[in-house]
Amino acid sequence: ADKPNVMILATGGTIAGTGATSTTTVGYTAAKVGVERLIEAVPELKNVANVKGEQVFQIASENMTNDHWLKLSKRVNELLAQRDVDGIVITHGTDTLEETAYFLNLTVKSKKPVVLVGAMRPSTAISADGPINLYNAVALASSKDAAGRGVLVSLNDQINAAREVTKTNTMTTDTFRSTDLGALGYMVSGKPVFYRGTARKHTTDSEFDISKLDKLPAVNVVYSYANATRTAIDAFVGAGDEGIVHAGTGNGSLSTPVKAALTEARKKGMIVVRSSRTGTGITARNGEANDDELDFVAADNLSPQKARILLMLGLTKTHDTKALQRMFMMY
Ligand SMILES: NC(=O)C[C@H](N)C(=O)O
Repeated sequence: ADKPNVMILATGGTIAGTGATSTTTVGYTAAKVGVERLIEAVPELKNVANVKGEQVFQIASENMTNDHWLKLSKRVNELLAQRDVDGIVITHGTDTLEETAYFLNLTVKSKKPVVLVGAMRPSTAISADGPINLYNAVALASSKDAAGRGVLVSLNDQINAAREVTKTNTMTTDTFRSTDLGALGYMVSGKPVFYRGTARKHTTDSEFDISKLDKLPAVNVVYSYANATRTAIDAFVGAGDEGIVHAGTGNGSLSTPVKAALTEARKKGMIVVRSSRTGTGITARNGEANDDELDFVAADNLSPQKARILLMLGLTKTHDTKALQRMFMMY
């Protein structure tokens, strides 16, 4: 009775996946097993918390949408406002887990722990990573040490910050890494050990409020490479998108046709964010392009997929590029 109350919100993914045999680790079906079965598979959970499960969605995370995020964030806020909920664990597919984590990092209005967890092997596999990951996530969400640190991601005995973590490997269980800045800490026999915190604003310090929104602004990502044409950019402009994130080469450099297309897009009112496809480092303002002149926004060290989330939330408040740039230096 004196244990913390942790809600497990299940959304699907490989952690809830099943394969044809115990050695099937690719080519399995995601999002098959319900939250009650996930909890039953780890009886040790009751040693650390009073857990309750809720099946919010049952999808593979490549099918996650803005609508799912709005619904999930509202539910998390509703639950964390209750006195009898001390922390939340969200089971999630790994493919877009970092995006959901960052969206929640900016829209959850509570200091109580929120931990996202997934697995790389389906629940039916030999040495499935789901059960130990779920145990660690519940232990982390039960810990007072995890409070006020923003949304956390825990797999493979590590704790990472939502803003900083990314999936780095298509197959292996050590796939989640904060490649630029490193992990926040480790889980050791069910206890978190923290070494640092994220310096950027999140949760209760965030200015974004989605409680009254049922839709987010249309923002897409366009990827650059040698010989890239402007066709995709023009298509997004034609579709009426409010913003675009350019996953640029190097330090967000713009090829001649891409620069021309983005310049025209901006003149038509679209907000342009320059980011990098490299995966680490800062896309510096006024570096590879003159953002002041072009009226573009630089993504700082956010990945293109996370820059998209911040731009969508930013556009719910302003279309002023200076204000948006300030947000990219803050969150
Ligand atoms: N490992 C996984 O969870 C991958 C799966 N495609 C998902 O994201 O739902």
